[in-house]
Amino acid sequence: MSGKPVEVLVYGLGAIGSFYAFVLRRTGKIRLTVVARSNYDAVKANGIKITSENHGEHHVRVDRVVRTVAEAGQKFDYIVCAHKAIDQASVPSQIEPGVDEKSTTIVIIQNGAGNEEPFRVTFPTATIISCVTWTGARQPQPGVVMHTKSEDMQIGLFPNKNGCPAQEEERLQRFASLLTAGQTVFQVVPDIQVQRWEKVVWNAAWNSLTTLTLLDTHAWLNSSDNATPLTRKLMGEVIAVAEALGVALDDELIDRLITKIKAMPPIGSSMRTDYENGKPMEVDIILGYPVRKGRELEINVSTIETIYVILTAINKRLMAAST
Ligand SMILES: NC(=O)C1=CN([C@@H]2O[C@H](COP(=O)(O)OP(=O)(O)OC[C@H]3O[C@@H](n4cnc5c(N)ncnc54)[C@H](OP(=O)(O)O)[C@@H]3O)[C@@H](O)[C@H]2O)C=CC1
Ligand SMILES: CC(C)(CO)C(=O)C(=O)O
Repeated sequence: MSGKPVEVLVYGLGAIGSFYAFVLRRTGKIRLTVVARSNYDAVKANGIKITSENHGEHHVRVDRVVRTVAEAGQKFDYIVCAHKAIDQASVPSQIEPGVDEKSTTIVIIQNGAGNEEPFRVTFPTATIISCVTWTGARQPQPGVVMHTKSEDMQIGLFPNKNGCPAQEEERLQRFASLLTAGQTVFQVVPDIQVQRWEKVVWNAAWNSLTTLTLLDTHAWLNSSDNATPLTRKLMGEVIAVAEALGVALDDELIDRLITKIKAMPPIGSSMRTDYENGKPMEVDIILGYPVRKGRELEINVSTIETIYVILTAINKRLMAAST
């Protein structure tokens, strides 16, 4: 390693956190600390094993495995948050011991909308990079990650109105240079909210419908003549909310996403997998945020509201059973 290593903390070391830990680690330019929970023992003993259809088999050496950010006892250049967005408001205080607002960049790699807001409230002046990933990965055993061929990510700033744009851009480009050196597929985009909301339209439809029906996407679409119109209506409501918030989406996205899913092999979704594993699902960040914004803006969100309320009840049952 030449020069001072970039200090990187990965918070939320599941499938996606481990995949991007692998990407960043293989640059040879970082010192990697991870906060692990259920996979702490496995990762502490063996690091991370990753089998990727694109990158082959790798053993990722982790410099430090900790249970909490406070235990690390240091500040970081980048804190990559790839935890499930279940209780997003509780996380900024968890990472706070590792944040120096003048120098730490917070990187969020999650599905959902509004993910950045709790971080901005706690860290009004920190640089925040928001990422939308289409990478497909799972962690079948603690510390063992399987990555499919799906690999793509869009990254961009969640701008700090009071910050220095040149400094924020420099931090974004520095992170991008690590992703390039780590040989992953990604693009830097000018307004990440467009990609974030496009993905929310996708997730609000496929994650909800595959979870509620326990069908895959194609079986759902073929289930009756009403399935495609309902899917389109649901997507249309999320798009209307995004448009009212000033995010540049339009209804042609519906055709694009329907065409995209039909060209893919049938899939379930991370929400359905969480449901099947009895784990809390990302209902609020994927559906609750658009529903709340829709109500505030007096937009008809009756379809997503119905689905949101039902999934919230199912989530409550899962959470009660898992505590
Ligand atoms: N997997 C995929 O293919 C894709 C996932 N995504 C998104 O990426 C994000 C991460 O998903 P994924 O990696 O699949 O999820 P996983 O369930 O594989 O991993 C989540 C990890 O975060 C940890 N975690 C959860 N909540 C907290 C918390 N509050 N504090 C600290 N750690 C926490 C979990 O620990 P523990 O095990 O102890 O619960 C687990 O290690 C999600 O937003 C998801 O929607 C997006 C595209 C594809
Ligand atoms: C992996 C992918 C892209 C599939 O829709 C996803 O985002 C999810 O399941 O949550």
